[in-house]
Amino acid sequence: MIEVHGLTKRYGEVLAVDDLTFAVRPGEVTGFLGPNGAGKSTTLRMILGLDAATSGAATVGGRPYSAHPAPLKAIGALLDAGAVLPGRTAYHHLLALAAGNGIPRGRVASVLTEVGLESVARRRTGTFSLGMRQRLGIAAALLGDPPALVFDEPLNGLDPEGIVWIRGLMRRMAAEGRAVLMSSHLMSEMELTADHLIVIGRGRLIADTPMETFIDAHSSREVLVRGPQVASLRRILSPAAEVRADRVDSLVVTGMDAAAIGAMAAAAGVELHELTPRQPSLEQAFMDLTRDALEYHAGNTTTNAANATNSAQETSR
Ligand SMILES: Nc1ncnc2c1ncn2[C@@H]1O[C@H](COP(=O)(O)OP(=O)(O)OP(=O)(O)O)[C@@H](O)[C@H]1O
Repeated sequence: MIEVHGLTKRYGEVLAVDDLTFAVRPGEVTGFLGPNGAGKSTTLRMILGLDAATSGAATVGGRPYSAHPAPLKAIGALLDAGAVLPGRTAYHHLLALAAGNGIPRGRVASVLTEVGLESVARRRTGTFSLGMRQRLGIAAALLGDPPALVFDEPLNGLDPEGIVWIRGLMRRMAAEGRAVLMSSHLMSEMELTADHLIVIGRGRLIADTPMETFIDAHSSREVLVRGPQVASLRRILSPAAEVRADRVDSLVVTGMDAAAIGAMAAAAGVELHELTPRQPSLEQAFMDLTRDALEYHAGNTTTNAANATNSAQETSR
């Protein structure tokens, strides 16, 4: 179990993480979501002892990360796949990690096979593609066979086959009883992979709920309406529902069900070619919920300027 209590991180003027409390339970994949700059990476870094909290605490299996004698056996993590020595081979990179954590060397070959890198194990990591580095980072996370796993944007650089593979891996890790925490901006993939969601915005907790509950609670029901008389349809439906253009011959209607839309169109003699209730998606629910918390909001020049300054400070550190 990964637990976070009142976790707070301040970088000068920037309150990156603001009094966060949540738990990542074993046996589930927990998705960690939030707009750019919401504080996800900072939170993960504090869980992994890479950044000190300004206040509050994060524990893994009841202890802070630094109190584990062999941390890789307590929690595996993929944060920055680029953080490997380019001159080392994949095999030696993992061997060094294993040695430092009292992990038998036989595990190195097992995890290399698990992530599909066995054929390039003796190549220097500097020659690896982004996807290969991502797989190596995952191999390192699995090395200590830990009961908790943390992945920050694990899908970066992976091809479609790699993305499907990650989904299967996360599901399997959770099914084995591990606590899995994963951040990603790919909502469709998150929807397929995670059981539970933790959503943050501007460093604060916005939601901590099962996936289905989240989607149901935060998305509006939409109906796709298609026909040759779009303008007439819009005129009929607009007073009663929210209507927006979709394709040239279709509209998306919110606030009215398909039966009511069909009845109104029929009463007005307007021909319909399609009337499809849309499944609410995680993407839609996430956008609706976090609209106010978006740090990099298109058109919000004040916020963008403020963040540009923050980013400049970040890079100059
Ligand atoms: N080392 C640092 N120094 C100063 N500010 C920082 C530092 N690291 C993060 N921040 C700021 O803290 C806030 C949270 O950043 P963080 O990287 O945790 O967000 P995130 O949710 O991971 O974003 P993204 O989705 O873009 O990766 C941002 O405003 C960021 O600029």
